Amino acid sequence: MSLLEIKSLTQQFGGLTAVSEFSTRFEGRELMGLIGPNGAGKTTVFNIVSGFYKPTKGKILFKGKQIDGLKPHRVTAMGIARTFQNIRLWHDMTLLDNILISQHYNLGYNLFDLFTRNRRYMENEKRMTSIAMELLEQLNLVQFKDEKPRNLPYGIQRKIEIARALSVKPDLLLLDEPAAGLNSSDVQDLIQLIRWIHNEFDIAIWMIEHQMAVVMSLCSWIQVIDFGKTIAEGTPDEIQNNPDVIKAYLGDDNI
Ligand SMILES: Nc1ncnc2c1ncn2[C@@H]1O[C@H](COP(=O)(O)OP(=O)(O)OP(=O)(O)O)[C@@H](O)[C@H]1O
Repeated sequence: MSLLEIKSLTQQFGGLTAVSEFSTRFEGRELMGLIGPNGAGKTTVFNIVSGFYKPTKGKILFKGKQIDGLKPHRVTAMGIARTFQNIRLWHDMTLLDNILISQHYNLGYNLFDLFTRNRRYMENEKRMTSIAMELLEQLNLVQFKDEKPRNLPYGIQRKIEIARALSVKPDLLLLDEPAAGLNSSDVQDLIQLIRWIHNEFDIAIWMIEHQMAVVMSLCSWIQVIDFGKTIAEGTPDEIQNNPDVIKAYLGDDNI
């Protein structure tokens, strides 16, 4: 059984077809890339997979179960976590609380648990704090645990967002433009971090990224979309030399 199977996904917004008949498959723990020019439909694909949009058409199977149309927290609970193009953190909470809160949400406490702080609640709290602290140690973030994200450099904020996504122990991690806004030394750190996460956590990673150096050095398979349609897929070498891809990025005049 494939980890993720997407069949003929289509998303329309009024008269605009943002994604058209998009299909892909993760057999296991691959690290794959989704690239394409601005407005090609990449984030829309991630928004559908993570439950933010219900597709107009198509089917998504995750570990054999249909997930298209499920609410985001249900998708997360099934094992898909994501980061966003524009970092989304709670800037008035500490780094540690940012990580704990996403686990809370995932646990689905009821009001009774919260008010009574019963044994179930206390045990979960302990377990979640230990998971969060272990992650912070693994990602070299412990020194910032009591800081608020707004006071930290952008590169660290990116890392916090990734740590938060990992804290729910996903089988598939979606990274939406993780290198956006990073300087070149942070980009090198990010490449190493993603490679390390892929090996250490043994998870599948699907990445949208405009910085070709990042995609080409990390991904074993890359899919390219333009105007919502897949125009190419293959290994980094195949993609770099594909005339349709070059045309989509540079236009006819530059070839
Ligand atoms: N909620 C929405 N309502 C209407 N149109 C939308 C919505 N979300 C995306 N679109 C449109 O769908 C198209 C694809 O957008 P999307 O954000 O998926 O592209 P992208 O490939 O991620 O682009 P970028 O690389 O610039 O982030 C665009 O024309 C965008 O304006």
